[in-house]
Amino acid sequence: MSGDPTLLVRLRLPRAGFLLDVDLRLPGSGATVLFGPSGSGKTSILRCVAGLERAQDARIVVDGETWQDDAARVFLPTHRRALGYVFQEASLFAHLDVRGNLEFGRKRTRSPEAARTLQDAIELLGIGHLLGRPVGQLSGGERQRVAIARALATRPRILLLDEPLAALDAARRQEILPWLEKMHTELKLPMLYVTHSADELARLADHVVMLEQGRAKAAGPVDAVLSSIDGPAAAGEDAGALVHGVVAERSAEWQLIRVAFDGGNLWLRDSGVAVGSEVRLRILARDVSLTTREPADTSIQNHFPCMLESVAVASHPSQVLLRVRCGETALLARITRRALFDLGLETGSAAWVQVKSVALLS
Ligand SMILES: Nc1ncnc2c1ncn2[C@@H]1O[C@H](COP(=O)(O)OP(=O)(O)OP(=O)(O)O)[C@@H](O)[C@H]1O
Repeated sequence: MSGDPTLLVRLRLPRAGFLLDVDLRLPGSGATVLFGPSGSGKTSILRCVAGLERAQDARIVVDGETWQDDAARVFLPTHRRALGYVFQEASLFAHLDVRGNLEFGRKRTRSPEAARTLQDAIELLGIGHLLGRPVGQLSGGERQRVAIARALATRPRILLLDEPLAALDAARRQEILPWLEKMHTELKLPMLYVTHSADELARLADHVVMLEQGRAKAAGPVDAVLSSIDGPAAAGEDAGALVHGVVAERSAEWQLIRVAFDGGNLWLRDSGVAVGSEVRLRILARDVSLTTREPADTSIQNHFPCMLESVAVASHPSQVLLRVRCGETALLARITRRALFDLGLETGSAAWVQVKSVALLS
């Protein structure tokens, strides 16, 4: 597990159909995504961290401060926990304008830096032009940005976000995601982010906890969890790896950009990202194939050498899921069991991967 282990969440809580039972040591900065199907206990964990629900046998430590420790009979009420909570639907005060809503949040803290913090939050979320607007005249995405700024203005030690994009349509979601990414890049603040969207997971997470029926089925840095072939992320159509790279070159002639990563280069459609930008790419297992020799005369131009690291049976027995290593980067490939047999590949074999499609996430 990476990062400072300054966020501890241990709790047990009986739910309708199961016992929520987790013991998480999470990094003290960056975004930890709680990911899992509906009803797996994600919101319940946030509510316990916030002190809105009282778990048993719990120990919750945030930024070195104990918020709950049942063994020591410590339980801080919600108002004494320095947290920002952002819900699915922004709960703004309808009788106040945007400025009034932001000031309301700020009144909870009397610190001398509070005005600066509020100004920083306004700039970070890009809502300076909305300050005099009645909240009834905001779009869904703008409402959420105001709600997040209001949470940040209280100078929290942790930000809890419960499916903050789920109530928005696809276009609004795409509009607000870059603001969340910016916040994530610029703030040291730890965030617990609940979602069941694979796209939000891939774009925002540093760390991930995969929940199922109240248990953490996998937890760790997002790259490692997504490229594991036997974890819960490997099941299903959208199994795939995350690749971190840098835009190294732009070809005006072909309208392509070259992303260099530790293990090779990928040419992608030019979406206007500046040369030098750090980007995240998502490569689905179903878009990766293998060859034993360097491919030639193929329309799939993204190919590079790799080493076969491990093999698992995929959800259908005709198929296998392979984890291959290209430099420091792990990719997943899903091919038929027969293809694996015909190619004569086994763990440790050198091969070539061909990548048919890549999604640029940021
Ligand atoms: N107060 C409660 N008492 C008992 N069970 C509850 C209570 N609140 C929720 N539950 C149940 O606990 C389970 C977990 O709910 P929770 O809201 O934490 O899941 P979730 O993963 O956040 O789901 P979703 O993605 O749908 O929001 C669900 O089965 C839910 O019906």
